Amino acid sequence: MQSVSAAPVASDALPLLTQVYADYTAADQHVWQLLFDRQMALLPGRAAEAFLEGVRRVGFTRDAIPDFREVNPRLQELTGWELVVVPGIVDDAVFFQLLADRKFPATTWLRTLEQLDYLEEPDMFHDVFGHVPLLTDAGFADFLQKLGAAAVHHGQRWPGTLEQFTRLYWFTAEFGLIQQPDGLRIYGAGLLSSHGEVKFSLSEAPTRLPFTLDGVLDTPFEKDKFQDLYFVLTDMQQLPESLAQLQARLLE
Ligand SMILES: C[C@H](O)[C@H](O)[C@H]1CNc2nc(N)[nH]c(=O)c2N1
Ligand SMILES: N[C@@H](Cc1ccccc1)C(=O)O
Ligand SMILES: [Fe+2]
Repeated sequence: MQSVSAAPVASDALPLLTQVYADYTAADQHVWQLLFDRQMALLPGRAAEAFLEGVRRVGFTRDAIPDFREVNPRLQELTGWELVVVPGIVDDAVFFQLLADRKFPATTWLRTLEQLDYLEEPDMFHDVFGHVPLLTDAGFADFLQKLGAAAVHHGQRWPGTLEQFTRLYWFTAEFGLIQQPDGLRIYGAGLLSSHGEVKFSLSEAPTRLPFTLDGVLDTPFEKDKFQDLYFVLTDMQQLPESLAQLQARLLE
């Protein structure tokens, strides 16, 4: 089992870590297999086509926890992105700087059998299974890089603006839904890695609103429970458009 650290890591203290693949136990591999099987049985018809296509493109299987030494060359070739290992949540400024550099922070520890349905903080299943497939999509990968660069640019000058980028990230990359021609689908990684919240987000229980930049910027969020509100895109193009709109406003 790999180690866990709960406190946020600051920019000058980002440790150089690697995924020590040999440290994964048979129990870890079993948890991956269970998680992978459960999600892949649930997600067709519920996840966005771009995500399902990404799972195929990156080559994740039930057979083994992804080895970052294999994932990274593949991602690099497809969209220029790579995973970098972090111990846990990194602070927002560091997080956005990594995105700006086309580096996605990933933990290497895995949830236990008792936490299969939902976890309050990201683990490797979330970071890797949830995020990497869409990072193989050129349009989405580009959006995240630009979001990171814009957050760094504005956040350095006006730290108060960082929260706006955090909300845009949260309600899209983490908890976004999209109305495809054939139905309501999930593209947010925080949903895709959670069996419980996949079902909840598409059920009658939560509020779903059409995605607008103003709606997102006006909505605070909580990190450690199911969201009570989700924003629904009609087209992935709304992502770069909303980012451009936010940047234009901040320059006014
Ligand atoms: C930007 C936003 O606050 C978001 O929750 C960030 C914060 N720090 C993180 N740190 C890690 N390791 N992984 C993440 O997904 C995030 N998300
Ligand atoms: N709830 C997610 C993990 C997560 C927590 C907080 C933010 C984003 C993701 C899961 O179970 O996979
Ligand atoms: Fe995430």
